[in-house]
Amino acid sequence: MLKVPNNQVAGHQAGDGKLGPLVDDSGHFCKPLQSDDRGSKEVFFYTSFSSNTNIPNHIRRFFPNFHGTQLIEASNGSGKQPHLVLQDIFCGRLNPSIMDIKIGSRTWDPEASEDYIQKCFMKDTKRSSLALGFRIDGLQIYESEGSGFWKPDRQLIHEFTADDVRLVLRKFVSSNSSAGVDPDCTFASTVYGGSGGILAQLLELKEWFEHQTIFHFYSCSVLMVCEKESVVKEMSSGAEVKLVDFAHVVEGKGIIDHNFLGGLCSLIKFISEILTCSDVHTAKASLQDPRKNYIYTNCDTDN
Ligand SMILES: O=P(O)(O)O[C@@H]1[C@@H](OP(=O)(O)O)[C@H](OP(=O)(O)O)[C@H](O)[C@H](OP(=O)(O)O)[C@H]1OP(=O)(O)O
Ligand SMILES: Nc1ncnc2c1ncn2[C@@H]1O[C@H](COP(=O)(O)OP(=O)(O)O)[C@@H](O)[C@H]1O
Repeated sequence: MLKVPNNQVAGHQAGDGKLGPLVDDSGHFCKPLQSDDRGSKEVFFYTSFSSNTNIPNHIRRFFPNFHGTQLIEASNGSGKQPHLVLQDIFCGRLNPSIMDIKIGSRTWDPEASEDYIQKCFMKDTKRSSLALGFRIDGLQIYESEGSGFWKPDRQLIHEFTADDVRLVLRKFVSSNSSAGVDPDCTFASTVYGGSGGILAQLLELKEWFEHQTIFHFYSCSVLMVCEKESVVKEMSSGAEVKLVDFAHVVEGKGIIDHNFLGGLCSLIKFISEILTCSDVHTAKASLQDPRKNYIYTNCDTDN
C-alpha cells in the first residue's frame, strides 16, 4: 500500500494533485523521476554509484540503498510513472528529528542552462549558501508527545539568516526547541558527539571527499536524523547522516569536489562549535555544583 511519507521535510511533495514521493509498507521510498533531465541524471547517478567498485563500503552506508526503477501509480493521478525505488531511510523511526541541509555555496552544475544558473544564483545569494557553504532546506524537530514537532514552513526557512542557521542547529539537539527560549543543547554530546555521533559521521564523509574525484555532488543534501525520546530513555540516539538528492550530480573527471567539500567543512565547523560550547558549560556547571550533573543552558554566557 503506497502512501504519502510522514517524514518528508523538503523537496517536491505529493498532495493537492502534485507529483511527489510515496512510501510503501516494506521500507521503500519511491521518488518520481523529475522532468527535464533531472530524473535521468538521478537514475544515472544511482546506477553508476551502485556498480562502482571504487566506493568503499563504509561510504556506501551514507547513501540510501537503490532498488532500481519501477512504474508506479503516481501521486498526482497521472497513471503509472517511472519512480526510483530507494530505501526509506526513516522506516521504523520513532518521532525522528530531521534536518535537510543542502551542501555547497553553489547549487547549479556545469551543464545547467543560463536561466537555471540565474535562478540558483539568486537563491544561493539570498539564502545562506553563498555565505556559509550550506543552507537548511527543511526540518522537523520533535518536541514532546503533547506538542509534537516543530516544522517551520518553507517561507520561514527561506528567510533563515546565518544566525538563524546556528540557532536551529542548536535547537536540533535541545530539549526546549520552542520559539523564544535559548536552546539548552541537552542532547548535543549524545547526538552530535561521541564515536557514532553526527560529527564523527560527517568527518568520515569529509575524509572521503578529500580524495574522491568520481562525482561532483551539486545541490545534494545531507540529512541529519536523531530520536530524542530514545536519548531520554538512555537508548541509542539513532544519530544518522545520509546523503540524498542526486538530480544535479555530474562526473568528477579526476577533480576534487571543492564545492561540496567546502560546504561540508563549514557545517562541521558549526557543529563542532556547538559541541565545544555545550562541553564547556557542562564542565562549568558540574564544577559549580558537582552533585548535579546538569547542563548549563546559555552558550553565550561566559561565566
Ligand atoms: O522543480 P522546480 O523547478 O520548481 O525547482 C525547485 C525549486 O522550486 P521553485 O524554485 O520554488 O520553483 C525548489 O525551491 P524551494 O525549495 O521551493 O525554494 C528547490 O530549490 C528544488 O531544488 P531541490 O529539489 O531542493 O534540489 C528545485 O528543484 P531543482 O530544479 O533544483 O531540481
Ligand atoms: N531515501 C529516502 N527515504 C526517506 N525520505 C527521503 C529519502 N530521500 C529523500 N527523502 C525525503 O524527501 C525530501 C526531499 O528529497 P529530495 O531527494 O531532495 O527530493 P527533491 O528532488 O524533490 O528535492 C528529503 O528532505 C527527505 O525528507
